[in-house]
Amino acid sequence: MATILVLYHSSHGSVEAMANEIAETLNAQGATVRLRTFVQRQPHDIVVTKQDLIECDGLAFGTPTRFGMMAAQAKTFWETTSDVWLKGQLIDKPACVFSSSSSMHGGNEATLLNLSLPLLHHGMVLMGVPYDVPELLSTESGGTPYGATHVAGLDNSAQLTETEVRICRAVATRLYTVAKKLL
Ligand SMILES: Cc1cc2nc3c(=O)[nH]c(=O)nc-3n(C[C@H](O)[C@H](O)[C@H](O)COP(=O)(O)O)c2cc1C
Repeated sequence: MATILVLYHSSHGSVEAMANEIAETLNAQGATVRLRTFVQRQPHDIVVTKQDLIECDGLAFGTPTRFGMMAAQAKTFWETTSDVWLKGQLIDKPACVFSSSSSMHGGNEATLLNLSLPLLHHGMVLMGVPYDVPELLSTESGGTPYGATHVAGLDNSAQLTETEVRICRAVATRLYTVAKKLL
């Protein structure tokens, strides 16, 4: 059994909905899941510690798209992890990234690449979404080869589509499969 850290920030609930889909898929497959946020926004939030990173066997990391980049709350946390980086404690752990944006072409792919950068610096094994996930070709909203995305609309009212949910489930399944192989 592998421990997967699902680590996210969400202000309006879209990234949280994606994190919950990923966590539920992992739970259903028998993973030990740690669902963590960067800051305490809601009573049920559990704020991440560096120990969560060190102890996980795989990471799913998501934030909203903020001007084509990760949310500041996440960047602030990653900037506290240089001791973990110096010790190489995340090297060879598999990881994937996910994001939500207001608009379809508003920079969510750029954000996924931005989310990937600290993970690559830490030596993690970055995983995208392969094209054997058929929804990648049929989606009319979120879903990219760099990771799962959701298009929330200007008022954040759009729920995850069935296609977006399936892509979240596919990345969670792939992450857990690879994490177990790398144990
Ligand atoms: C400061 C700020 C910057 C944003 N930048 C973008 C952007 O570049 N492109 C975009 O499509 N949406 C942008 N948004 C909208 C969020 O990405 C969008 O509302 C997202 O779905 C929120 O996710 P959440 O519900 O998990 O908070 C921005 C929102 C804020 C507050």
